[in-house]
Amino acid sequence: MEYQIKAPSKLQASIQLPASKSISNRALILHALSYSAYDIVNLSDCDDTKVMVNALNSDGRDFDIKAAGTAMRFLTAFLSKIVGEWTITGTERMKNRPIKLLVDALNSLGARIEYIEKEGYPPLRIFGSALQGGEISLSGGISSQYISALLMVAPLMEKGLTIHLEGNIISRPYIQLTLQLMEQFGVKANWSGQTIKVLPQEYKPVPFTVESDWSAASYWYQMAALNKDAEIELLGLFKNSLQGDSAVAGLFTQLGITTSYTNKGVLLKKNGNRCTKFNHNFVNEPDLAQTFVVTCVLLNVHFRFSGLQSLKIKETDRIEALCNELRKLGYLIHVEGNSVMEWNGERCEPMDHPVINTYEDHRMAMAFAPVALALPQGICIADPEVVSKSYPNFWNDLLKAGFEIKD
Ligand SMILES: O=C(O)C1=C[C@@H](OP(=O)(O)O)[C@@H](O)[C@H](O)C1
Ligand SMILES: C=C(OP(=O)(O)O)C(=O)O
Repeated sequence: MEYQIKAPSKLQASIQLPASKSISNRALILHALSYSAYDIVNLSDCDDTKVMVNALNSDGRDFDIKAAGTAMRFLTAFLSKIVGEWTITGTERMKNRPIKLLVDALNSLGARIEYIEKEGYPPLRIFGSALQGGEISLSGGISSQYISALLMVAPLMEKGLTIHLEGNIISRPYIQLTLQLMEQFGVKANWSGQTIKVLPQEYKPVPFTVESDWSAASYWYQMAALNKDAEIELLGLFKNSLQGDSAVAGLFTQLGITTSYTNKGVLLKKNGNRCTKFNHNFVNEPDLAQTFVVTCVLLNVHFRFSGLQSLKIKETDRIEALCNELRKLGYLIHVEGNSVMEWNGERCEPMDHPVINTYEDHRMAMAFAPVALALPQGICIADPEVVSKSYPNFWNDLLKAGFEIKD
């Protein structure tokens, strides 16, 4: 399937954003570990959360978490402390997203996890038992999800857990998010320098409400920046958010968008001020990178974005996907090593009727849909259903905002 998307001339909308999948998937693990009888309020209905709910409520032993990185990593740690024999698998892409560091760490803490197919990758066979815990060293530079997964089960290990993080720590706000949510469920940890320590403790059941998703908000910031005239209200966001991607509000001031906070969420307004060169290190907000790369080229804002090393092992190789699809629109992006993308206005001949491929990546579809605002003929997006990974209502929300969508 393909969607042909055309933009309205004036963008005026009030959007109920989806709930954060990062918070939802942590809350589900912490809810289970605290044997909570409370309902989680405003749980996401996205694919990545559904697979987690299904696994946690299942009577079976074999779980398919499809494309959900958080579910794969968090459940691997969770299942290794539940007595029984389990298998966990996912999509073909998931079978190529590395998990060795987490498996090695869990095995050294008393778990028994084996690879069913390829060494270092899902699917896994997990023999769950009590975990002794102790002290480990772990690279902080591949995926913070390994660290979050270990931390959430750490208080239930016999000796607790001390993690010495080695090297550069990527996606740090997601580790902070994990520790903050653990604290809401009654567990304290200590993070000092490169070391995080969690003593044996019990989780306490608490009522819990999930915030709206700041990563999803980024596409609405992008639309506001790309349209001449925009007034957008995004509901369910807070200024003091637990999510690192709330940095999007500050970052978009450089692209001419100001944010004001109301008691219901945020209002986006254009202020017309825009930088000419945008330099930023995305190591703390990797999920925002696609939004900014696409927005900047369309606004002719040159950029140098670093800290992108984790993009290669996400839903697709996002660096390659961005370069391929932007070339169709006439933009040539320069890639340096595996962590920098730079653009100083280099152009090529654009295709007459480009179709943007989405590579089974929700963020490719959502970051390219706003291109409709910049091209008179609109834009065509292939396999648009991918958005359900994190934002199932994305296309309905675009219709609500006045976009025309034809398949
Ligand atoms: O813990 C989380 O909820 C996430 C952590 C990040 O992954 P990495 O730590 O692999 O960068 C992020 O990209 C992902 O969308 C969600
Ligand atoms: C990278 C992402 O998800 P995950 O790693 O959890 O599959 C994402 O949502 O952008």
